[in-house]
Amino acid sequence: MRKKIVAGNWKMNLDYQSGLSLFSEIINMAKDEVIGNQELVVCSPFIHLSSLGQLSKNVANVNIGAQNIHQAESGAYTGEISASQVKSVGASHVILGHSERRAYFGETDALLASKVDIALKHDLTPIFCIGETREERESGAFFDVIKTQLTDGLFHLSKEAFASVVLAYEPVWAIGTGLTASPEQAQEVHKFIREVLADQYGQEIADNTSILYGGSCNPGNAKDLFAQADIDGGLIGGASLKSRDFIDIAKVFNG
Ligand SMILES: O=C[C@H](O)COP(=O)(O)O
Repeated sequence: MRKKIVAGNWKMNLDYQSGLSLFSEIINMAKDEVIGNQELVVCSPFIHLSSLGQLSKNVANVNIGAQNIHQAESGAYTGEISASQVKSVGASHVILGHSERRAYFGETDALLASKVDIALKHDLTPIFCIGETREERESGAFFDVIKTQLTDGLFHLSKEAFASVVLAYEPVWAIGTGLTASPEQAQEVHKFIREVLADQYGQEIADNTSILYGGSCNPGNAKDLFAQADIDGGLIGGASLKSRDFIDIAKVFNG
């Protein structure tokens, strides 16, 4: 049975105190209301991570993650943060390959492949994002785009290493736009991703890989999206900034 995961991506939002308040609300609500086996992951800006690590120490179903790491072990990379640094304050996950990193920071599949390697080396679970732009959807090229992102970013990994990766399908045209992929559109791509994984690593790995959906997911549409056979949770942007919404999305998996 693959893991159900609801991950929040706070992006570049919230000052230090607001982040701590939001996270405290999330863990209190999670303790009372999240009663299934689903895992919550909050991916905050770096400034919050250490404190969130302390707050979540004894909370079984809430983990924390970074939104980026550098690909090198350490060294003269002014302004960057390493995998071992985020690991040392309690992060268990890191988002890699988000379309905003690809588009605004020029992150290529080759660079992302090296970030995946350093994350896994330091026992951080990559939440690896893939997804097509509006033009790629409209031209019908999206299956090829997604297959290339998987191949070039991840398929250098051994089967054993790949088993630690979580995927997130995020159609770029649905991110922060209020335009959600329909459950059927999302399911079509998630099923395709699982088929590509089965070809590369075999059916068992394909069946055990959690594939999250991201893109304007909210409490109103999460239920229908997560009811799809190949959708194992969500990577939530805007709605993860409101504790009530984030928890309500997570509660879809309460059963
Ligand atoms: O990482 C999260 C995604 O970019 C989705 O963001 P959104 O829920 O605000 O559309």
